[in-house]
Amino acid sequence: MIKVGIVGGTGYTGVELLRLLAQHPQARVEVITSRSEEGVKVADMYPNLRGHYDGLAFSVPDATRLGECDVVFFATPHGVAHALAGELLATGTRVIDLSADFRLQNADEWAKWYGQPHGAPELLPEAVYGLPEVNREAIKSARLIAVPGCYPTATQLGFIPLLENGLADASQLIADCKSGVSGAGRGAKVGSLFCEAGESMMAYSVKGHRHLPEISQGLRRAAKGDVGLTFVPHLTPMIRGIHATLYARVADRTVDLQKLFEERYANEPFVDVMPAGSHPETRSVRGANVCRIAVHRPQGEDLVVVLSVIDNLVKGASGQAIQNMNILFGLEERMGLSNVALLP
Ligand SMILES: NC(=O)C1=CN([C@@H]2O[C@H](COP(=O)(O)OP(=O)(O)OC[C@H]3O[C@@H](n4cnc5c(N)ncnc54)[C@H](OP(=O)(O)O)[C@@H]3O)[C@@H](O)[C@H]2O)C=CC1
Ligand SMILES: CC(=O)N[C@@H](CCC(=O)OP(=O)(O)O)C(=O)O
Repeated sequence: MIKVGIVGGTGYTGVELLRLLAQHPQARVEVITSRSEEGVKVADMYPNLRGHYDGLAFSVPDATRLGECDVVFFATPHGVAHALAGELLATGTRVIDLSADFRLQNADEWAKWYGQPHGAPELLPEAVYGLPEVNREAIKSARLIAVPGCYPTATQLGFIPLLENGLADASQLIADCKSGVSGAGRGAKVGSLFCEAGESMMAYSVKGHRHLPEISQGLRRAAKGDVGLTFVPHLTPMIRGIHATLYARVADRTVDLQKLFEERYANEPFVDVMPAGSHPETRSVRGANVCRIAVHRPQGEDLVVVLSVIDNLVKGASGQAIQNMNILFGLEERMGLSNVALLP
């Protein structure tokens, strides 16, 4: 049994880790932290978990207790893993960070986008970007894994087959992305109130969102060169889900794009290339650790449109984190994870 610790157990990604790990045959949550709910039993706060975590209560983050775990997930705002990861790694505990703390390889770039100095630049060289579809081998031997963000997961998986094969004009990529409100976390914010976000839709951070450097970093790697990306996120009136509509110029009209995508993801358990002409819906991935993709070429155009959907809390965060844990501990990658969504 893998002994698991979770820092930030009361937030949306923390409770999603608990929900998914409740079904995991090889992992047991031993420590779950919250500064605000110390002493409260998990099942008293989350009745959906009754019968799974009897006796487990929230405790304040404590490096000694966390250091007794085999792996610690950080489901916390940025900056928290910076402060604790080094100490845990020194005790032999592996760290899987759902926040953005170790996603960017350049500490100065991180500081620019996150508005504070990077708290652990000495750990960056060993941090592995936890997108299994591109980094599976490195994940196997990692000590510190940076789980990709939600927009970056949907966007990279959609663009990668075009860029890896040098088919798209990498200087003109557009990612038009929509997110459910749970992407903003559980903390009370006026913009997340039902009266504000419940029946309305808006673009935000058009001038530059902190996921832009993360996505660009991943796409540069796929393209083996510079990329020019326009990324516009939107807040939409749904609870879960990311819908990415991706645009790329592909001059070669002879290439069979459907075949290209199917072959790229043929061995990927959590990427589903849908039949030609499909329009994936966010509800087809709700609660599931899967990215569903469809590729389109509008008639007579150089333009290719890729549609990519995930559940931000599952393939966009906690499910992907568990997928990383499975790879890291040599378990079957699908263990405890499902690609079956909750409909309606
Ligand atoms: N929501 C999403 O769709 C996604 C989120 N992420 C990332 O995952 C991380 C968690 O997101 P989410 O679950 O939405 O966030 P929430 O705001 O819902 O939860 C944050 C959690 O962190 C704890 N926490 C806050 N500050 C500290 C601190 N200084 N030290 C220790 N614990 C702290 C909180 O508990 P308490 O205050 O009780 O200690 C709470 O449990 C973030 O970095 C986010 O960017 C990544 C992908 C998708
Ligand atoms: C709808 C919404 O607000 N989404 C968040 C992104 C989701 C997220 O948590 O991203 P990180 O993991 O990189 O922090 C945002 O735009 O900031």
